[in-house]
Amino acid sequence: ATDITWWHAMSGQLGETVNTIARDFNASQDEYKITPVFKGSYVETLTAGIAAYRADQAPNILQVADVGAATIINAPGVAKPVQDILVESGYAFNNQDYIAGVRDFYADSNGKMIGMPFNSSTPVLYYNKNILDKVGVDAPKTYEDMEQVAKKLKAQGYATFSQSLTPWIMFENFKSRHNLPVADKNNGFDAPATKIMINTPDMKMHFNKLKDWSDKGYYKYYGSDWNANQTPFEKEQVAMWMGSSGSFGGLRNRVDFNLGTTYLPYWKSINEKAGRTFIGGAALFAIDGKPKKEQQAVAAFFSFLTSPETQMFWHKSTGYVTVTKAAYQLTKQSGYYKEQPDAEVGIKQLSLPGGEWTRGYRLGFYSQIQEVMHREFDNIFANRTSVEDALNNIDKESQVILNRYARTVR
Ligand SMILES: O=P(O)(O)OC[C@H](O)CO
Repeated sequence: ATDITWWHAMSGQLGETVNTIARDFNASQDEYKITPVFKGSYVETLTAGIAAYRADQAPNILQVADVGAATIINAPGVAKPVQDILVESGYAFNNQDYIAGVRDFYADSNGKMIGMPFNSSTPVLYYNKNILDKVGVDAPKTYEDMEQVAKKLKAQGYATFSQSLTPWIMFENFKSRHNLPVADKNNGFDAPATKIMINTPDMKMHFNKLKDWSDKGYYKYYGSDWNANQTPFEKEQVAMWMGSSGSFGGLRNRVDFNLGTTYLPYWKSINEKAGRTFIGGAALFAIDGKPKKEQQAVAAFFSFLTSPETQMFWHKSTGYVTVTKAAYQLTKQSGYYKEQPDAEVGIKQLSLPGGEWTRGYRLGFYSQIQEVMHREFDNIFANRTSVEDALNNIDKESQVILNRYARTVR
């Protein structure tokens, strides 16, 4: 058999599901064998992939998150476009088979799909039905509702909500939900962006509200670590948590309370017709320059991975959305959403009406910008910086980072 390797960042229950998919692929035929290798966080996996590429030891398939999409898509010759690898190996490919939000994010500026969307997620609002029922409130649809719900929860001694990955939820997807731009140059799709839209009236209002809610004990900011924000929800220390739809499978198995899931809140005062969020999670990139037989193995695996059956298995096990329309239909027909309507929330949110600014973003060195955001958000909630100064600092530092990136792609 021809051996290929797949470097990924899926830990815990997600990693186990990845291993099952690889085992099923290997058992389904005897020409190719794939070996998945866990390489750490998304950033660690990308860093390892870049180092290995430079040393001519790259894996055949590298998982790269939304944050790193610009880095790999704009690096000439590194990734072989997924649609080329499939077609050259004799598989049919039609990007219209993929759901819209998924199709756009990992495509080049002409719409050609470069990465194979794999674990596609979107941020949603999880809530503790027991606590909300006890207090007699519904899960909030808007941040205006959230403020009212927070008062009632606080009166009964409950903190309202926390969220993981603040830049993802409170900046990138906040912008998409309200159909506002993330960056200039058409969110970075037309040319390297020079400015992100962080120092704007909507961000100032939102972060001032979050700070006010934090001071009142409604909102809990637990820093930049993902789990530090998710765990208090699991331990019923906060009533709600904003996190990834891809966390649904794990959460459902772990919590002792009735778990509810609904759309990410929005400000009615900013956009009454809030729409779809961005696709998050990651895509799989086929590293170019490998022997033809290995490229064929990658194509065979991608074909297996995107089959409706494999997609449905991945979706039901994890909460990451199905990336193709056929897989979504198959899942509906299976009756899964009748049993578990909460499992459909992510894909339904991604299918809400879109607008000019809901296609995604393409920002180079964006993980460095997220680090600046984390530092400044920490400063806001630790009373070290005002919201205005923090957003101003992010604005200035991100411009330096974006300009440095622009020089690398000229
Ligand atoms: O936790 P995930 O895999 O849904 O990813 C969340 C973000 O998109 C990562 O950048």
